[in-house]
Amino acid sequence: MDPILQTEGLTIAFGAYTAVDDVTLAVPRNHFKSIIGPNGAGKTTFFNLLSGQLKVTQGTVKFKGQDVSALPPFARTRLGMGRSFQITNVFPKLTVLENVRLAVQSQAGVRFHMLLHYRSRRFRVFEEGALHLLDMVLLGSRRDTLAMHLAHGEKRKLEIAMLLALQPDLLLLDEPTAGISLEEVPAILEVIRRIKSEGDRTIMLIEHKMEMILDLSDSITVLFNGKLLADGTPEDIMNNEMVQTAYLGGLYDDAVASQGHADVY
Ligand SMILES: Nc1ncnc2c1ncn2[C@@H]1O[C@H](COP(=O)(O)OP(=O)(O)OP(=O)(O)O)[C@@H](O)[C@H]1O
Repeated sequence: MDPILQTEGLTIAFGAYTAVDDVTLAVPRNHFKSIIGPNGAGKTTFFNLLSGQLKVTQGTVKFKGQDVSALPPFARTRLGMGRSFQITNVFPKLTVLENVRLAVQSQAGVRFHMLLHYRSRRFRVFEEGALHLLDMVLLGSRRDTLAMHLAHGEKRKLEIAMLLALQPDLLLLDEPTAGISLEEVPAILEVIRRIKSEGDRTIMLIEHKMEMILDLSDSITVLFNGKLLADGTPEDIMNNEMVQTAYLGGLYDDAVASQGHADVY
């Protein structure tokens, strides 16, 4: 089967600095790929090139066989690419359920009927879809809580539910555990595990938590100084001498320790 995503010589330069440098990669459908690398390796910039937030300097991004390199982010979203921070319309004064229902409605093209009658059949269909998503992200018990009262990790789960409402075939998750408390990390891991176990979408994950990456990934790509240093199964990567020396060894630990990511592996 053709890969869902392919990059060919993907490159972006900011002035004289090349942040992503000639990255060629193919991601199969329904695959789970993690992107790792020290701070500043180019991981988020790579995602920005995939989702269209940044324009490529050179190279191409193909999604479902189509060259999307010149398409704006919304067009890539429409084709089935979902990126977490694209959710800008979390309404703080609406409940968790209302937020997700509106996202489900919006995906169905019912954008301007916020006041659908709650007894109508369409309303119930949207609400059932939203409840399913809330169960999936372990927020069922918080359905009636106002979004503004959620803890940080719960907000992250709400964002993931709203992203899933868009029914993306490719999900780009950029450090979903960043900034949340340690106690909330296992729940986020469980949510991602559940999404993966549905088996019907491709997931790309940027994370610093190695135990999470090893738990979830079918394959791991290592970026270093903007270049693709290695790409393979978790076992390949953990046993790769170049990765050990350049990244999992001293260099990486120093880099992350200075940024406060002490939990690398
Ligand atoms: N818009 C920009 N203009 C100039 N430089 C940029 C821009 N965006 C990113 N960079 C630089 O590109 C490099 C890669 O940054 P990026 O955020 O992609 O790294 P990262 O691997 O995601 O790091 P982290 O793990 O800390 O999130 C950094 O040196 C950053 O300063």
